[in-house]
Amino acid sequence: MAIIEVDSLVKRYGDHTAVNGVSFAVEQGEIFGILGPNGAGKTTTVECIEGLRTPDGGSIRVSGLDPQHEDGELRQLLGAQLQESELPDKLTVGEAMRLFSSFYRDPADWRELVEVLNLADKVDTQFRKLSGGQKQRLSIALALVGNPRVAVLDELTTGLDPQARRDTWELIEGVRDRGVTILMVTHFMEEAERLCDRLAVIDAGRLVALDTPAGLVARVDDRQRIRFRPSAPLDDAVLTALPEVSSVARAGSQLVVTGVGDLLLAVTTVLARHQVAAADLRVEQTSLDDAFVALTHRSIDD
Ligand SMILES: Nc1ncnc2c1ncn2[C@@H]1O[C@H](COP(=O)(O)OP(=O)(O)OP(=O)(O)O)[C@@H](O)[C@H]1O
Repeated sequence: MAIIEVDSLVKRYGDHTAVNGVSFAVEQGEIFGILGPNGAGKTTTVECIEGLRTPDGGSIRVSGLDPQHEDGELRQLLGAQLQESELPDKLTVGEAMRLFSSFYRDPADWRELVEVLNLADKVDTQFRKLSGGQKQRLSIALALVGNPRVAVLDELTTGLDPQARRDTWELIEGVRDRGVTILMVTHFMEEAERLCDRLAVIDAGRLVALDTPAGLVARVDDRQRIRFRPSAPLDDAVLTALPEVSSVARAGSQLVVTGVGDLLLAVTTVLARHQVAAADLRVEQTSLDDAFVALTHRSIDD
């Protein structure tokens, strides 16, 4: 059953259309990711869902509620992660948790939450004295303190080191296991691949794909990449002449050949014919990164 339904959402800032007819439905209990390059309209989309922005077109329902007109009810079932700047420096972890619990009819036990989020020994610590990872965990705890049915997490692990990022992923899986539906915005392919049941890829305000991470990869699955160092100079044309090869690029002393079909056999056969050996040869699988580039025609970092 869908808990969030977004239908033909449009949002403009002046004459710039930031979200241009986006539709998707988030099923209850899933981790749903919104992935896209900078400025794609991800944050605008989730802010419309949270009732923080007024759409210019389309409709949104969260558990049947219209975020524009039923904001009070929506607050009770939707937990949103705060931006770091939104908490006063001198507020302690315990004070923040108590304050936020008081906003809800049926709050979670905040002491249990700080325990789960590994912040129990920081209850009396001021916000400004927390590390980046601790601040992030506090913002997740605050998003969950109202016992929400849906948690919206925007750029969950930006700025965290790899270990803290992995710990946060585990935590989010634990939250999902407690029955909370999670809508998250992310820039990180690894995060999207590891955490999300399904992904909406948004580019320039439009939905370009909606699938499981594996489903997205499968769309471009016929592309393969081979890397090697040729033992002797080799004219690219020898490789690009092969019907299996779609492109040849150079990365330092390496050749990177992308193509389809029986690419490895075709390339090694032509190398042998030219008496060129291929050192350090690697065949690379299509990744979510490749799928993203194929779908949006650009890299996530552009
Ligand atoms: N308050 C605003 N006023 C005017 N333009 C805005 C405003 N907020 C966002 N935009 C513009 O709308 C577009 C979409 O922005 P949005 O923040 O939704 O993208 P995003 O995909 O979340 O990007 P990022 O990954 O960089 O956060 C961008 O071109 C942005 O510059």
